[in-house]
Amino acid sequence: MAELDLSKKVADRYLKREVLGEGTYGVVYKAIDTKTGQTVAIKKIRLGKQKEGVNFTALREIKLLKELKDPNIIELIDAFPHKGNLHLVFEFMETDLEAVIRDRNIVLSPSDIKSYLQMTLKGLAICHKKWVLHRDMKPNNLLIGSNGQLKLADFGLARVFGSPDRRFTHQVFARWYRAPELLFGTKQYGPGVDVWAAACIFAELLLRRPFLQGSSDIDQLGKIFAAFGTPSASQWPDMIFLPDYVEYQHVPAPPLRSLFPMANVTYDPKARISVPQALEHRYFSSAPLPTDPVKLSRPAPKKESKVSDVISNEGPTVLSPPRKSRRVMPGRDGSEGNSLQGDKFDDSVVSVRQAAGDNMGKNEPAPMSLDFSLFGLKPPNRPTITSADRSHLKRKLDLEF
Ligand SMILES: Nc1ncnc2c1ncn2[C@@H]1O[C@H](COP(=O)(O)OP(=O)(O)OP(=O)(O)O)[C@@H](O)[C@H]1O
Repeated sequence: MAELDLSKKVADRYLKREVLGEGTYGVVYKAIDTKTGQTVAIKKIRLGKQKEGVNFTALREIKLLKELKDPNIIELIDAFPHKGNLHLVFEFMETDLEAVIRDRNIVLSPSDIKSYLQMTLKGLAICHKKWVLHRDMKPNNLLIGSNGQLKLADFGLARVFGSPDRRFTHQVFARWYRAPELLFGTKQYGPGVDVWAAACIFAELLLRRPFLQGSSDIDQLGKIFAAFGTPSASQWPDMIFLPDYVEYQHVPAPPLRSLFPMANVTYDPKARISVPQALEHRYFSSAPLPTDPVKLSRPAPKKESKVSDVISNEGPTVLSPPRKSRRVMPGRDGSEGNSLQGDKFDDSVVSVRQAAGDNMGKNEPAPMSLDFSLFGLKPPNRPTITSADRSHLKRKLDLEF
């Protein structure tokens, strides 16, 4: 493969090394930044076959991501088009949270879990403050550096390059972290989708396995409702108006405290705790305090294990074709190929409140004071970038091409 040629320089600056893996948007490889001597990870995003190519808005948003500098957000060092691909250059990270969770040699103490959750929320807080949603939070997108710092990766890529196509097999695990409003097809959604995912990751840190392993979107909702009870109209008034809403058989809320003694869950996206509120919770300020990141154990080599070995086939049965009033029976097997498949985002959420000791310190539901609805809008088609545009864009956007 020409791409692996060790002597190959990209954009006169980066010396390519080995391929690290392939994700939703393309291949990621290790490289050396000859300008700084730093090891970097370059994500090569395929654009050649896309009709739209890189559009101006995408580049503008990349510039925004470049400005998101924070200890808990992976640094986007550079971005440039090269041979029909867009290259995003990130700081190189040693491992990720998925590898930590799967490594049976690592003991995760309550303090360690608190530390990982705190770093995740801190990263999210900065992004939400800048009006950027992640939309694809999962343990393997939470990268960990040599100093133990956890950093959010792939932030905003879903918005820039479109939502990942869930039909690809390597994407199925993302479903496990999706908020119910997304699964019900909401068109408008807010930072609550990332809060939901963070709560699932919190549960996964405690359980050492993914908490809600749905095998389809319908099944995912069935698993959520089986865990927290089917939401009533009073708990989540807007639910029945969501585009892909289907009626689920009523399941009473089990005593969640038997599963997570420190957790409290409510159904209503508008009532879901915000990231800053979660960070203020006394869970983080009470003993045992979060572990200092440098003291966190890390897996020795780069991860090999993936969550594919733990996927569950249990799921609900769809008893009638996918329709608005379809009834789904959680707890039985079956159910693939329905209208909830694909990648639709909506705006309701189950309110997951991780609480320590009581029902989440600041207990009153916090209505969203910001209008995040713009995040749900798909950008219209725009002119694409050709090589002739590059110098103009460089001036306009201050990106290094
Ligand atoms: N900054 C980085 N430093 C080191 N390795 C990285 C970095 N970014 C990505 N990788 C590695 O490259 C591989 C592909 O990553 P990528 O983020 O494209 O996809 P993914 O997270 O595996 O899947 P998905 O696209 O579904 O999120 C993974 O093995 C990932 O750990």
